[in-house]
Amino acid sequence: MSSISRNLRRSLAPDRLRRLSQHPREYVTSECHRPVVLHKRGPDILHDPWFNRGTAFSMTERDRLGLRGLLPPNVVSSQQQIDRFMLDLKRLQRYARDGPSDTYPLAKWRILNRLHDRNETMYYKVLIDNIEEYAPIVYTPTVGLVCQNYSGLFRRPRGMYFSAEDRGEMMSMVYNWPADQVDMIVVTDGSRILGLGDLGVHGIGIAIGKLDLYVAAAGINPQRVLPVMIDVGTNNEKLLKDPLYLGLQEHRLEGDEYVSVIDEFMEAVFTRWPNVIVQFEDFQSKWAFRLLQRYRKTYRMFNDDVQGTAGVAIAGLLGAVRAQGRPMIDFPKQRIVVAGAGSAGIGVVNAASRTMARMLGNNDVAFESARSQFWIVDAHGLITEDREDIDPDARPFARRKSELGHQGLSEGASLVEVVKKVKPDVILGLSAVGGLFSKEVLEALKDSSSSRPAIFAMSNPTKNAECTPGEAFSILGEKVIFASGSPFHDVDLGDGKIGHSNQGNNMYLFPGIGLGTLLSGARVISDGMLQAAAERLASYMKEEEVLEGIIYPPISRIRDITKEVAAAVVREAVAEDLAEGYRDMDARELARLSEEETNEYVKTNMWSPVYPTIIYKKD
Ligand SMILES: NC(=O)c1ccc[n+]([C@@H]2O[C@H](COP(=O)([O-])OP(=O)(O)OC[C@H]3O[C@@H](n4cnc5c(N)ncnc54)[C@H](O)[C@@H]3O)[C@@H](O)[C@H]2O)c1
Ligand SMILES: O=C(O)C[C@H](O)C(=O)O
Ligand SMILES: [Mg+2]
Repeated sequence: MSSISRNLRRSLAPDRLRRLSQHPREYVTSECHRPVVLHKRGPDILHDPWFNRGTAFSMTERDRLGLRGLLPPNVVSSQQQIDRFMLDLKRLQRYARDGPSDTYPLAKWRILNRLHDRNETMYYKVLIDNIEEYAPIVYTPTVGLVCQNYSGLFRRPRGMYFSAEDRGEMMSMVYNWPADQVDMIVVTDGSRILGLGDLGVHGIGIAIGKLDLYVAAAGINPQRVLPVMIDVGTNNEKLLKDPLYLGLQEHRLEGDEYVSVIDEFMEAVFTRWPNVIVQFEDFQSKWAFRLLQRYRKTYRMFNDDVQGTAGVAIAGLLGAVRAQGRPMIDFPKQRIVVAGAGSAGIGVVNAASRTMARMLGNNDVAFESARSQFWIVDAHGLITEDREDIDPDARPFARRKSELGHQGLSEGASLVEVVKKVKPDVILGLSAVGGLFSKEVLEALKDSSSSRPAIFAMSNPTKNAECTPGEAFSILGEKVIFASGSPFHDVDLGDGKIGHSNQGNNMYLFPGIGLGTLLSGARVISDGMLQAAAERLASYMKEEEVLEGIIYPPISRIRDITKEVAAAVVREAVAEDLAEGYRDMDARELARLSEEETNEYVKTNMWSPVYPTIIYKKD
């Protein structure tokens, strides 16, 4: 009972308290620490990455599980095991940061992937304990390189593949997956992987990388995650001709045919696992929005590129306001130029303008005022009402004719022209065009009306960043606030000064959104839950950090941030009456938890990489 806090004890009904004191593990222990009953022994266990412990199996375990003689005799501790592995990995010491240096990051990924294939507990321990070093390998930017080279790297399958050939079969094939419980699915159709375009079936790597962060940051049990690729073909001509390509070599399905495949997939997974959460990842924009609208009211799902990115951007934008020494409530005064009008760019403008409008009173005037703070530039220049065939998702943010004259701007104005005329506080890139924030654009930003202009070069992977921190600080000086989607090193500005390079990546939100949804038992993911997640991230940074230009936390704190974000999502789900509870924590009990207790509830339900006790039972 010792690990159940006093507050929690006070808040629980007597019958539940009694149960808890008799069976404290029911609440305080995530089930990863419970003994696992297996119906297999010997080599079958050594070949099962979920349960394999390798040379760390003790002698008594070796006897109980029929392993004696199948391993070298020296029993090592899990730490010695990791030390041995790290020695091998460190031979390839070189960061995957600051540019695409192909060989070493890929070699590191290979070594880590092999560990993932044979011992998951150890893999996640290595990842969690060294997240700063290996997130850039299993996630952005190296994961992009992995997807680009997937046919050569492919060894063992991971996750599930649903293809256009499987139409009519999905409801049964979903039962081929070995786990009876799945908490989190990340699904992609491979049509827009990072800023690398259509990578077809090889895009599965991004779903795997995102789920690695779900395990490492959110403590989702790795036996309950499922990466999914929906292969509806590819429009990548190179892959269509490549004899080594692993996917369907036909053009992508379009229109109703495409939607019916995704519908069938959603029905199948929610039939087998009614409580699963599905994260849509790296779908090309035209489908990202449509599928989100189609499913978000009926299924537990969200789109990370649209909604996760928006939340992370809002948190960063609020940080940039604070870094100017102004209160967050001044956010609606910021003038923001956004380069990129895809799922990510429009997602950000939509959510950021709603945040501004809420601060201004949430009425029509507030919305109009918020809208007028954004200038969106896409591949054809500034988007205005004069644009022919304007994308319906961008239409609400097209600059009005009436505004253009006095700003000296017109339809299709170039980014540099817009920056010169608008003198924005912020330029934010989600264009997938590396170097778009050219010297000219950065020079133009010198005339910003802000005391501390902010640059968000959010496109991934590294080579697609709109500019580097080195470029930003050298042109704009130490006052500029810089964030990028992929990691860069801080910049040494001389005289002991540092130009902070923040990583503005949706990884700071999606794990917490997923975990909070899971633990609240909310049936859908509301705008309020997403907003609560963003606000928690924004408030996570301390005043002195923000004033130094640090607007996002270092990735080494991602597990703590994720816990906080998840707790905020749980509380919001409760407040909106969406929470239905999780396992033996029902909605009523959830509603009674204080803030501190909610944090504790989240923390205790996070999986951590500890070898379970294995008990063998015959079938
Ligand atoms: N940091 C993050 O957390 C994060 C999250 C999501 C997406 N992203 C990145 O954002 C990028 C875009 O993603 P998306 O889904 O919106 O892609 P998309 O292809 O749908 O959109 C790209 C947009 O950029 C515009 N564009 C192209 N060339 C341009 C130019 N020269 N000037 C201005 N705009 C130009 C296009 O017209 C389009 O509107 C990708 O690189 C992706 O990796 C980053
Ligand atoms: O995957 C990332 O690193 C962020 C984002 O989801 C993207 O598509 O670029
Ligand atoms: Mg993405």
